Amino acid sequence: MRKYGVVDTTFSRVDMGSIAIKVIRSEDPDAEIIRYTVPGIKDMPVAAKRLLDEGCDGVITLGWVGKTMLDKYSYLATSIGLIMTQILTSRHIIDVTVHEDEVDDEEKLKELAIDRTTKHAKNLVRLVRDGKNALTPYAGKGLRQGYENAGPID
Ligand SMILES: Cc1nc2c(=O)[nH]c(=O)nc-2n(C[C@H](O)[C@H](O)[C@H](O)CO)c1C
Repeated sequence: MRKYGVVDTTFSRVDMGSIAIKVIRSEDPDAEIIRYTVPGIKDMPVAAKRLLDEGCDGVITLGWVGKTMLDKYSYLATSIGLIMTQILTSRHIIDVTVHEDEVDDEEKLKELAIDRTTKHAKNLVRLVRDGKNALTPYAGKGLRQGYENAGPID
């Protein structure tokens, strides 16, 4: 049976973990989902690794990056950790990140977080359940997560 990992943080200002679980459950109803909540983004690589070690086929991480330079450096470190974990485990970790300064308006930030989480949770299911060509029909289509799609250049 397929197993998905969901890693989220208490730092985040939107409960993206619950959204991701709802989407994965509706896309792949028979799958098992394991949630692991950590304090902040720098704690996510080891959480993702532990879920993969426990048998998850893929993981989605849901990070929230604050507005300061220190927050941004923390994300850079996190991103490197997540990429290293993917290479070491040969498993996908879909790194969903909301940067608090992407938009000024809090309602819009929440909408962005929901949209990005939803679209990437679907991407994770496609990659894990359907394999490496599942996204090929969408290649070059200028898809965006958190925003309107940019669309292809004809
Ligand atoms: C500076 C900083 N910024 C963020 C952030 O923008 N987002 C986030 O989720 N967590 C941040 N943290 C906390 C660290 O990721 C981590 O939780 C602590 O250093 C404890 O290991 C820190 C320390």
